[in-house]
Amino acid sequence: MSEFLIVDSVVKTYPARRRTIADFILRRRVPLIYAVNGASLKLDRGRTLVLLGESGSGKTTLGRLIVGLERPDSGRILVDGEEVPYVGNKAYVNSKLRGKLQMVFQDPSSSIDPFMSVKEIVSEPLTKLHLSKNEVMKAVNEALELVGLDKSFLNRRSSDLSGGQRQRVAIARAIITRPELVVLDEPTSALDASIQAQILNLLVKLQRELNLTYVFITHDARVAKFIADYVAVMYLGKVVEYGSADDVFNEPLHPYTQVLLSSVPTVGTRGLPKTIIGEVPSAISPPKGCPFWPRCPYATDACKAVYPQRRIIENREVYCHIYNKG
Ligand SMILES: Nc1ncnc2c1ncn2[C@@H]1O[C@H](COP(=O)(O)OP(=O)(O)OP(=O)(O)O)[C@@H](O)[C@H]1O
Repeated sequence: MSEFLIVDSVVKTYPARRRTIADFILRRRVPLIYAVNGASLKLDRGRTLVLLGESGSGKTTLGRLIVGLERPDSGRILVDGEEVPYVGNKAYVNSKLRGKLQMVFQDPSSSIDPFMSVKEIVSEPLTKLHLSKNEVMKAVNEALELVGLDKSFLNRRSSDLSGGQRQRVAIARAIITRPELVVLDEPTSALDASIQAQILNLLVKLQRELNLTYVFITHDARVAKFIADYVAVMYLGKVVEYGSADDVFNEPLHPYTQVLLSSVPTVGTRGLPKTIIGEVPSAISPPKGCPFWPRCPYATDACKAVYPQRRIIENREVYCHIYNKG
């Protein structure tokens, strides 16, 4: 695989709570949430990587790190050979990657001001680029056309649009800078099934026309199956399995992937456990060893003691002691 996107051993923590005066006086450390805990991935240009996992597995945090909306505590993220700058850093302004990385969120109404017109929303990423009015209008019209909205939408307010139209506007805003990589965070999960399919098809069309690379975040294995070239299954901040969508869906190797995908039709379910026992452990003090062991039917003493090393099995990366035997 060539390496347009490289995520290398990335860790991102957040304080689990605000530091109190008592913490300060007692010199007590605030516990940390390990949102992303040592994730590594690679992706070709023009392909779609799905980050798949339950709520709280670190998908959104990893997506935000990839576009520079968050800064990793350690590890590196490279796009096209350049280290992704944090958007709050001065270096961002002069970076080759400025405008080349965009993110689309699940619920456009939370990321879009309902009182702004479509024209204002879509042109927003161009505001600091010193373009003429004509150039901005040309770019807005092109972006709207690409997402299937005509000029009659230009002056409509986002609050007057349907969910599907609002998501098209959010996508137009993301592509107006002609990005190379777009992180799509559950872009269809707030939509009805028929609209969901339209937006997924639109994303596929745009990827082809604009040679976009996608990191697509979802907890929905069916959506993942539709859109993915590659799948990274995340659990408690870690990538537990990573491979081509065909491989991962046809023969999931990690016990967690097996359970996660066992509800999806056509997935091989030979001898697989059908349900996951218990709850996702806390990301504040993740269990020692493999984070999945408290819920894994195959857990052994080794799983409780040490995090499994990466094993490559027929082009697939998997982190599970089952495959470390022998
Ligand atoms: N800004 C933040 N401050 C504190 N904790 C955070 C912050 N952002 C994420 N977290 C925590 O990090 C962990 C991973 O969250 P994240 O949103 O990345 O997971 P996710 O897989 O995208 O889940 P969801 O689908 O629910 O958004 C969770 O425990 C979450 O509570």
